[in-house]
Amino acid sequence: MSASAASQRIRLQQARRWVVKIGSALLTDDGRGLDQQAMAGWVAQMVALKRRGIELILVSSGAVAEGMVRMGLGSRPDSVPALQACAAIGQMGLVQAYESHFREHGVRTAQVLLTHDDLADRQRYLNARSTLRALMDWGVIAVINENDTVATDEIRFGDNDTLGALVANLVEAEALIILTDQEGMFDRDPRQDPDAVLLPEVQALDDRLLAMAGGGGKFGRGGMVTKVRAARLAARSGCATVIASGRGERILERLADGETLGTLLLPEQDRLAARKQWLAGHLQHAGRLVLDAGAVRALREGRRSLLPVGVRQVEGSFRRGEVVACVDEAGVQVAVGLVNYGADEAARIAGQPSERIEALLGYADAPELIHRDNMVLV
Ligand SMILES: Nc1ncnc2c1ncn2[C@@H]1O[C@H](COP(=O)(O)OP(=O)(O)O)[C@@H](O)[C@H]1O
Ligand SMILES: N[C@@H](CCC(=O)OP(=O)(O)O)C(=O)O
Repeated sequence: MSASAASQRIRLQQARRWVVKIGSALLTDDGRGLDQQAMAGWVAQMVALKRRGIELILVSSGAVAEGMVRMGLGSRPDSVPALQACAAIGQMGLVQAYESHFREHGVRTAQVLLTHDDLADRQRYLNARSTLRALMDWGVIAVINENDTVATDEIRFGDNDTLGALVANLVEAEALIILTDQEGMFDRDPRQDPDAVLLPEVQALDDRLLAMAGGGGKFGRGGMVTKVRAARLAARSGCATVIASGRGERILERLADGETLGTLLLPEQDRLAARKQWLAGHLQHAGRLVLDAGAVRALREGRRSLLPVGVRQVEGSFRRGEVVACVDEAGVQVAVGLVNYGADEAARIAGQPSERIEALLGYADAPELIHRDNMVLV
């Protein structure tokens, strides 16, 4: 479906923030219980990538499958409460295993349980984003799963692929790596048809993919359909997705080296263009920053970031990460952007040089109030 399979792999070599998603079938060796040896391998690779300066978040399934093993159940229960109970039981083993494997490398981990609803709610979305950013800043690996105790739709369907994509959108990841039990996406289900052909590179939004993707196996349930949908979702924030075999040797490191492995599902736009398009469509602003003439010029003519020194007034009660409008002193809109400081902090640093941020706030986040990558001129 594309002639330039190798060329786009450079995206992965350049990606600085990855979300890695590991499916149930793979993680539990098709339901035999947590595959500790395989887990140790993925963890070692993630640690190697982290040492190369890549920020990583892990989305891991396997709670239900592991809970089933612990309860001696041969097949996935039909009752939702039984599934939820299995997830609660299995999640203990899951995080315990990740904790100890990462600890061997001196890397800390954190458990984060989320539902799709959490990410649809603006406030909780921002809270989750701040937590994940703080964890990344501290170099701690977040191990994310669905909060199966309170969510029923997700567990019925069994799909962490979507969660992986939502997290990729949330943290603006450049790459979503979905590790599964197949080499990648084929033109039809390879379990059903041995003549199926692996697709090395496709456009995530190509509608033909949905017809080629089938359902999943006994333990993982989403199958290829949810992976394709996840890639489409991730593409919205300009994130590229790779579907690859978690059993492949040093798979993550080889992907980071740009090797042509698995299936690469490309977004139409890069991350910056996608973010700017999203911003441009974001008409509701949580507040306004009134800029002096010098700042207006720096934005309009110099395409620079907005520094606190150029802000005369802060209006509204916004939080870090929200969209605010930048206006000139006559109230004419100049730009919209994602602000790096909440309204109270912005008011305290307004008119001040960036070197003073730490002294004024007791900490310094970014030197700019709005980074130019997060800003669209109006
Ligand atoms: N076109 C396809 N290409 C590859 N795998 C496919 C395709 N269609 C369906 N599948 C199935 O999807 C399964 C992987 O999904 P799933 O069982 O949900 O695993 P996971 O737990 O990793 O999410 C594969 O084992 C395969 O049988
Ligand atoms: N959150 C649940 C279900 C997720 C699930 O099965 O997803 P997947 O294996 O990725 O298709 C679990 O951890 O078992």
